[in-house]
Amino acid sequence: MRIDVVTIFPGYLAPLRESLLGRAADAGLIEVALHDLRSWTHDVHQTVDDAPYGGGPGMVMRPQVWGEALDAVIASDSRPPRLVVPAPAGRSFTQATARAYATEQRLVFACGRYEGIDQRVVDHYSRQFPVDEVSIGDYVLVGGEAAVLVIVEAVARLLPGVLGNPRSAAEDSFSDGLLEGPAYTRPEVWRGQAVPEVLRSGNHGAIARWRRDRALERTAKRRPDLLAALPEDRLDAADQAF
Ligand SMILES: NC(=S)c1ccno1
Repeated sequence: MRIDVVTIFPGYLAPLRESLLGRAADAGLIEVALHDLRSWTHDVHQTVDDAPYGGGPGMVMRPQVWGEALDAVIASDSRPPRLVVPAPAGRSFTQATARAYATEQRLVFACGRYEGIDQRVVDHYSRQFPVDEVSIGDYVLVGGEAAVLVIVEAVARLLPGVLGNPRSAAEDSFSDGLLEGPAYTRPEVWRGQAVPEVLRSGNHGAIARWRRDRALERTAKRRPDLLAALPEDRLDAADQAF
């Protein structure tokens, strides 16, 4: 997968070259290219924003600069892109979105700042490629860069070969529509708290049932919306207690 990020703060995306993502890049599983939006300005001040039509606080990012930048970046690789624009007004980015993005050949991220990017940029490219305005949560950040770090990590970890144990991605929270239950490791007793006996029993059927019950219990308490959204056929008879 090829990932392009257009931003006025390329340094903010440096963590993409660290740790798991760095190793994935070194292994050729992902290819990350960062692009400084200001490279496509033509004035001495490298202006990327202007006052909003209709008045109001803040500034809006100029369509001319974004158009030149995205034209150049998209043309720099032959793989068809999905353009992703992180924004508070976007559709929710979920594990399902991450799974869908993990099937893409190329993601191009446009990091807005200030009050966002002139809407005509999204409208223009939507006529050529899939364009998603996505939000990682119901809060406002200073720009899209932090959201790109979150989205790229959630997507890249799903790519074959990126995680050491592929079962991790298959069994973590949201993979089956539920939150993950509690996890334990040695020692058996820590500060007077013992690991649940069933986990030390070696009875794999009982362990699976216990884990399922704890996941259902946690989901019912913390995210009843997820439980309500589960298709009927995803809950078996033993699950009906939740
Ligand atoms: N909630 C998101 S993705 C965002 C982007 C910029 N500000 O908030």
